[in-house]
Amino acid sequence: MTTVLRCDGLQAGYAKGRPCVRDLDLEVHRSEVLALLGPNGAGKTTTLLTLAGLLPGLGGTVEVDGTVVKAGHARAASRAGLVLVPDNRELFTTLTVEENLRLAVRARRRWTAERDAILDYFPGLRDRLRVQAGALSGGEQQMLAIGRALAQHPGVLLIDELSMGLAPVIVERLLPVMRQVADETGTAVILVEQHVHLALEVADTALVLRHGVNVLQGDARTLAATPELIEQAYLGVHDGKGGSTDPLVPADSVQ
Ligand SMILES: Nc1ncnc2c1ncn2[C@@H]1O[C@H](COP(=O)(O)OP(=O)(O)OP(=O)(O)O)[C@@H](O)[C@H]1O
Repeated sequence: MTTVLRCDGLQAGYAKGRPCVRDLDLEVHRSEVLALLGPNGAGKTTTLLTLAGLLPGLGGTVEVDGTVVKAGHARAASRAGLVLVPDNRELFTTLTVEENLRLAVRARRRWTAERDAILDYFPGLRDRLRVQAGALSGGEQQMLAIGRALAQHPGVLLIDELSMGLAPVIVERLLPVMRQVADETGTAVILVEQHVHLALEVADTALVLRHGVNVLQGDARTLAATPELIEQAYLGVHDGKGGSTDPLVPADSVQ
């Protein structure tokens, strides 16, 4: 298993000396889908924004493919392969689907091939290429946002609340595509998701943040089979088994 992303002691937040995510260690491998879970305000978005270089580094290190990525530099993060799909999708709403994709493709000469590779994952966009992004349905907008991120050939795709504003049936269709992308391209995916059981169905591993601290992590299938552990992690109830290792690590370090 090749490690793509490694974080050691990551501190993330909005003001120096006041991290809302503390001492986060992460190791994500090629083709791995990690579900980053936790209650509202746990620090999931803050973690993704920090990995994408959109918040200043407050401490700790981030490495992609063994190379340290300078904190707080979005361009450096993107060059290293950390690509964010934000929860508001940030599409160019007055440009067409095709224009949105075209802007994201770096290898201009291979534009048609790149576009077709993206459309293979999201065939529903094929008929919508000339439609303005602002006129798409929520699900189509999310497909375009993810497609645009894929055009950058991410090493690690950071997806914040894929399900935001979408009907569960659409989420059920989109999440397996993320699994397929990871399997076929080797891209690692960090998925912030409120639909816990849906996320665990496609993820390899999961980590629960609460009050900015990792309170539970482990194999996604094992966690899916023990929903009471997830519930306890969300509620801040721990069974005192901290320090155990694979496949689950109930972290009892949260006060
Ligand atoms: N722009 C900001 N400035 C200061 N604090 C912020 C800002 N955005 C978020 N926070 C705080 O950071 C903490 C973590 O928030 P974050 O949005 O990362 O949580 P989350 O787990 O993504 O929650 P949700 O599931 O509700 O989106 C919260 O205490 C929140 O109030």
